Amino acid sequence: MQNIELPFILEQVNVNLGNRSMFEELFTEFTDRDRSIPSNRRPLKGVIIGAGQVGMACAYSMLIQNTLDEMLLVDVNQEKLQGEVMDLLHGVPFIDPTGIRSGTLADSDDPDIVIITAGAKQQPGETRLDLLNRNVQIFKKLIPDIVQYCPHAILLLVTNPVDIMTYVTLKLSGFPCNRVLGSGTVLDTARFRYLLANQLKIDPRSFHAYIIGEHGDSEVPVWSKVNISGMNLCSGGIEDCSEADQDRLQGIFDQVKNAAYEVIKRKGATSYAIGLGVTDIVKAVLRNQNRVLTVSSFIHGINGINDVCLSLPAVVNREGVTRVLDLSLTPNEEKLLQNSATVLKEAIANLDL
Ligand SMILES: NC(=O)c1ccc[n+]([C@@H]2O[C@H](COP(=O)([O-])OP(=O)(O)OC[C@H]3O[C@@H](n4cnc5c(N)ncnc54)[C@H](O)[C@@H]3O)[C@@H](O)[C@H]2O)c1
Ligand SMILES: C[C@H](O)C(=O)O
Repeated sequence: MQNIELPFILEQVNVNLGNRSMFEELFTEFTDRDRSIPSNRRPLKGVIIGAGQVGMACAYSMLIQNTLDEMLLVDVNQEKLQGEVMDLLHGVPFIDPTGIRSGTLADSDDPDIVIITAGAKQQPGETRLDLLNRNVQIFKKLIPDIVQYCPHAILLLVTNPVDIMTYVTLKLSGFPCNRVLGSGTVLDTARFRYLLANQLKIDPRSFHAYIIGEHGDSEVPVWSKVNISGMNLCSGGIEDCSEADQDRLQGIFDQVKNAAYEVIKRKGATSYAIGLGVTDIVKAVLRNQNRVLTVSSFIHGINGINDVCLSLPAVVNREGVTRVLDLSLTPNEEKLLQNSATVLKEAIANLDL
């Protein structure tokens, strides 16, 4: 490991510069030993691009869940980046150690995963799709650098509109489809489970419930597959329920769909929940978990949908996305999913890639 942050630390503990080389040696020995990486495996390395609200929530969540051995943070705003990394480093004594550095992509040293959170975020009232042109311009410069410096990495997109940024990254990088995925509706699925669980007084982890399609206004709740211990909430979709229940369920979905608008109106950004969701995805990849997650990935030939990235339940492991599950949707759910794909494809058609 290169101790890029060592000068900061030396300054802060007021070490006599005359002792620097001895200190450097001890520091390297301490961090390598203390991280206790077994000699038969290489360290798990991740890069987070964008040290804003989302990037830092991802970094913090991954740190406290001991997800990576080495974390590099990259941002165009150098001053903020250094401040954020210093703040994280001061917390290292409280956790299982992770090597934390700030730098550029050129410092990335063949990472396993690159998490992209860089770019514009919604202002109150803006949709995710409104960010598209601003973020595509950023990606046209950023993705070639990622390809150059991180040629073997899995790319995890978080920047919005995440499905289209996943598609844009796939096209600009030329990476195989399995290695480019977006956080997609992982967050919406969590919001859905949380709200259902809250109504029914059951732990959200005991729910099978999915939001699919666009991470955005055209997303689709799969009511026909919501179940607890195999017991369906409504086997034929929401239309199957009594009118009173339909209203209640529609109300829950409206809260899911509008959740980001409500949070952004109050605090300017969403961050903690996506930080936890990204950590779940990173762990699924690096620990080869074969988790089924509603990540966004390239869809071709499922439910009549072709050449677009959107979310369906998919198997996530060390290779990235290895299988997309073909849900048997009700005709209405399939129509809504196809509409979501059309919304995304129309936005893609206007891009000059
Ligand atoms: N997919 C999801 O579920 C989800 C959830 C929340 C937010 N988001 C999205 O994540 C993105 C970031 O949101 P935020 O709240 O962190 O915004 P932010 O403004 O706090 O941070 C963005 C950071 O990106 C940096 N940046 C810009 N261009 C860069 C470049 N070329 N290289 C490196 N860094 C660069 C900026 O300096 C800034 O620090 C937004 O697009 C937002 O909509 C997605
Ligand atoms: C803004 C972001 O996409 C969210 O859903 O929280």
